[in-house]
Amino acid sequence: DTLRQIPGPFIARWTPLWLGYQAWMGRCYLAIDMKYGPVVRIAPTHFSVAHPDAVGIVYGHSHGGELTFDKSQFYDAFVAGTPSVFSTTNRKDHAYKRRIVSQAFSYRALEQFSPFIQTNVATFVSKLDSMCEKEGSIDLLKWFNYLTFDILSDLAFGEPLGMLATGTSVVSAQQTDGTVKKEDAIALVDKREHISAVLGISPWFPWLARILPDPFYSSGRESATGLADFARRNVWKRLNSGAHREDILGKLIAARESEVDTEMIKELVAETVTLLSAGSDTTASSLTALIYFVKTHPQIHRKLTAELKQVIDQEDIPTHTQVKKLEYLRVVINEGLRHYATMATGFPELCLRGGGTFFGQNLPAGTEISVPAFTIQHHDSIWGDPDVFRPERWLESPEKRKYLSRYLLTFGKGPRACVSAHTNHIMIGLACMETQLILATVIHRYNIELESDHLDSTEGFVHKTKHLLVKLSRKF
Ligand code: HEM
Repeated sequence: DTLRQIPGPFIARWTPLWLGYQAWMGRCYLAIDMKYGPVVRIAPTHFSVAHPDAVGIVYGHSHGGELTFDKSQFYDAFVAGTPSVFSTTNRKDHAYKRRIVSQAFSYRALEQFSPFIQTNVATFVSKLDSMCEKEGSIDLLKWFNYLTFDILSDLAFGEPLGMLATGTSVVSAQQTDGTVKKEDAIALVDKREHISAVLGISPWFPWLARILPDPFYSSGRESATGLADFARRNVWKRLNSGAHREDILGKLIAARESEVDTEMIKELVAETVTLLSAGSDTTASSLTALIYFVKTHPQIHRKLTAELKQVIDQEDIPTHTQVKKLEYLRVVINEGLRHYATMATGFPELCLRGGGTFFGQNLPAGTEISVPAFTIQHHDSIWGDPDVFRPERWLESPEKRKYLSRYLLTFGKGPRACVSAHTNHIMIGLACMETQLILATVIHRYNIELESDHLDSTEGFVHKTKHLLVKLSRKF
């Protein structure tokens, strides 16, 4: 074993169970820290490399160097029927799917989505307005989730799931036999993501899961099926209506240039499940963390409020055009995403071809490598004062900002980076658009009183906040 000298938890050398247990407990990113040094063996053939230089090598665009990486079989656990742009591990298949999905995320497409987003934000605001000054606290995470799920379903299925309107994540869906089934859509996404993040760790975990009586596994499997069924029903409903709408689903259908057949339905279901899970709780958790950071730093809060006041009239809900160029808002978001790390864990990549030398180690082909995002985003040598929430670090100079952006892994890097955010200048894309608009709206409109002095979070695949209890009142 040429890799024997690499440090790490003793048991992880022999079995993937150590890593599986950490994932199950929702704390992978905390367990894979710098305790053992930058290169850690976290499973028999999986290494975590917390070194700034590893980012470009593992997630870069280079396909011709000595070492080539591609997404590992970890992502098979995220496949819903057929692989999506996110879960496919085949490079050619990814290029095809990415070309199609990218058409739904072009700059022009985003402008067309803007009215849908704005309408959902208006519903969100009217709900929060009605809760202001009332007894009891409001869980902002819950309402951010309702909003981001409604936006995503509006864009991916043709209509919002109606969580904002009903004030619940339990949605009704018509079955093929005409009966109506009630499902908690947020819980489905949550469970599916968590179980996938555990099962993906080893090819034999799914087999083990089938024989284990633990309800975590069985309910996780049910969630995966439930979510795919849910997406299928919505895609069918949309196709049967024959309506054309300038939304994500409309663009995915148009980009295929073929007749509707079973293969196409399967692909549409896979993509819409991906988009619903990739785009909703990620954005909601990021927003929750951002509100928390801004509110716990009064000076930053004041500065941001002053910037927003310059472009938004007192009672108004801002438009994205008004807020998209606000410099301080941008760097507050950059810094919040860095500090919180919505994707905190490392995305596993597989070392392809004949392997090669990597950080002094001879890696055989088939070795999995990941670069832990949270650790990189808190690496002393890059950030200097990583534990301080300091948006100003992004304003020191354009060169510094470019340098820091290289190590902001919140949206991934390279060919598999998020479709909804430009990675070097992160304020372009659907996720950025939503985050800018919603953060600006809430900070501008409400007095927010935090009910807790800390932010609870856990990790599925995404690093999620658990809740954010606040008291709200209108400023104007
Ligand atoms: C703040 C919100 C978001 C964060 C932090 C985030 C983060 C990420 C990250 C880190 C990846 C790479 C994951 C990996 O390599 O395993 C990714 C991929 C992806 N994200 Fe996002 N995302 C966000 C919002 C969205 C939204 C709004 C959408 C679309 C509706 C979206 C769609 C996707 C897709 C389709 C991929 C797969 C891309 C590919 O493999 O080519 N994400 N996202």
